[in-house]
Amino acid sequence: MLPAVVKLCCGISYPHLRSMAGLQRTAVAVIGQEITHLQRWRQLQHHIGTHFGLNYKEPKHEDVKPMQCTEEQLFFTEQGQDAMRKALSMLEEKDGWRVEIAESNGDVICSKVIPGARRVFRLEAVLEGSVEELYDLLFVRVEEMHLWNPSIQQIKILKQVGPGTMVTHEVSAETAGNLIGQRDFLSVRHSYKQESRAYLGGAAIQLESFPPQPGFVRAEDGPTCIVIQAVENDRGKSRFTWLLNMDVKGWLPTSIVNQALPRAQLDFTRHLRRRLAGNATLG
Ligand SMILES: CC(C)CCC[C@@H](C)[C@H]1CC[C@H]2[C@@H]3CC=C4C[C@@H](O)CC[C@]4(C)[C@H]3CC[C@]12C
Repeated sequence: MLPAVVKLCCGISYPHLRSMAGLQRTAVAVIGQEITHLQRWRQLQHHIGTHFGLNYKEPKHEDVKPMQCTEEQLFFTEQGQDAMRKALSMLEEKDGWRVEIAESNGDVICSKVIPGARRVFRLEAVLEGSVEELYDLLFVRVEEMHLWNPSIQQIKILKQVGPGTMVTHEVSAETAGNLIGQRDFLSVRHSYKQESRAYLGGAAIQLESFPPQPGFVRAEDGPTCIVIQAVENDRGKSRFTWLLNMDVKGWLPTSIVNQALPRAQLDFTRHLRRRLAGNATLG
């Protein structure tokens, strides 16, 4: 219905648009982008709904991007959404996963080679935390992650692009067990939260204003995503699914990288569990 109305309006206004100039023209272009954007949102929501068996509810108005958007905001939001869409479709692929690690506590990591790309890792775990709590720890308070996760040296939000999207710079820690060494990442992170689930997507981006730092190897994370779903009869617990898709860069044998990545996922989950239990400082 909406597209039909828009087309009709475009038809009626075409002669006027042709005679427009300057700011008026820019305004019309922005409205056009906004409409395309709304359509993308719908597609993404449909996608999430179909493939994760969601009872998808129309987002509240503030969940949809506000009308006054700069081109930069649109750019980052679209990159974030795109990453999330790509990562979700990787997670959906049913075939070709091989079990890498199955822990006695039920955590499982599977991996799969994405045609024409690298091996990606999918961790599945049940955590003792609500969707809200996990969203808060992993997205809202992402800058505090180094306080409970020794694999991370620092995370900085460089740009907050609306409530659900941000540009971040991450530096991994130089820890003894880390065969890969320290890396830094520049990413766009995008989230979408409903009452009983949350999606955190992300991908590496390049910004002239933030080139790789001397002395650091810049790795590329993503398209990646984390899906957090409330456990049916126990809202205090969540199903945690994390697709790790990382190009660590540098000169390293693939076999070393493919051992280190699932290990990094297990470490991350261990620290997250400890944080949820409230004793992050006990070492
Ligand atoms: C093996 C070496 C190279 C890297 C080890 C550290 C890895 C596991 C760290 C470094 C940066 C980290 C990411 C930094 C930021 C976020 C955004 C947040 O919303 C979800 C977690 C997520 C996605 C982290 C996942 C773990 C991560 C990828």
